[in-house]
Amino acid sequence: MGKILQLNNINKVYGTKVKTQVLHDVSLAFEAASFTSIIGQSGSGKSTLMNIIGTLDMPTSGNVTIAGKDTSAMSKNELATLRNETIGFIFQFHHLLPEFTVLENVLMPYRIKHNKVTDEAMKRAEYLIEMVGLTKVKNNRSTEISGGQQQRAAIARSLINEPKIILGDEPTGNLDTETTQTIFNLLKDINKELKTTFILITHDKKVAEQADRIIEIKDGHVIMDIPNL
Ligand SMILES: Nc1ncnc2c1ncn2[C@@H]1O[C@H](COP(=O)(O)OP(=O)(O)OP(=O)(O)O)[C@@H](O)[C@H]1O
Repeated sequence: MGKILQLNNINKVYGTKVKTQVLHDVSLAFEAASFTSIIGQSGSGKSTLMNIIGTLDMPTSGNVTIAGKDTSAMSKNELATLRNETIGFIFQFHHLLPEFTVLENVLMPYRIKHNKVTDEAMKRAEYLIEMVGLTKVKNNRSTEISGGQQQRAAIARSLINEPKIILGDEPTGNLDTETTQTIFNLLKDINKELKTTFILITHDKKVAEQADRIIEIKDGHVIMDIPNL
């Protein structure tokens, strides 16, 4: 399989008067269908790196190539299109819409992208909901299910537009150990079944060790990058 994502000599500096360099010459390549964890202490630069990988933030220098396309010269609109078509995001806080049901929430990115919901999209939503084990509560409002179920709904939602890459910033951060494990197993199943590339930030070493590759960031430097055999 080829490289789905490449970071070349990424530097990130925040501030104009007082400058803080948060990332130092980070170069990383990710194979399609790989499963990677990124670990590091609070403030080490993980979220900054993830935002740059996801094109939500721009590096100060260096470039990001996604699915063979160099993103550095793209306009905001081009970036938004590439992002919508290629990347799914899972955050610690799921941002589900409270007035809508699980099914409606899962379908929302599709509806936004296509302005309609086809029978095929509906079938895919039902399939993803089944995959994350929420069929019984698919017509419940998102406020009427547990925290773990909400996070699973957010995972199904992140997959509705068939992204090649899923980026997770502490996707299990506010869940108990057992629910964390269930969700992690689910992500691994999705990785195997749908060949989705996963890059997950986690502060939990036990969780990180289940990935196929572990990258550690310290003070904005990659200090460890090992295959987890
Ligand atoms: N918008 C910003 N402006 C200035 N400094 C920032 C900004 N965002 C982050 N930083 C600084 O960059 C450094 C890295 O932050 P980042 O959020 O990437 O770390 P992190 O490893 O994700 O931390 P955590 O695990 O606590 O979320 C920190 O020192 C932070 O204060």
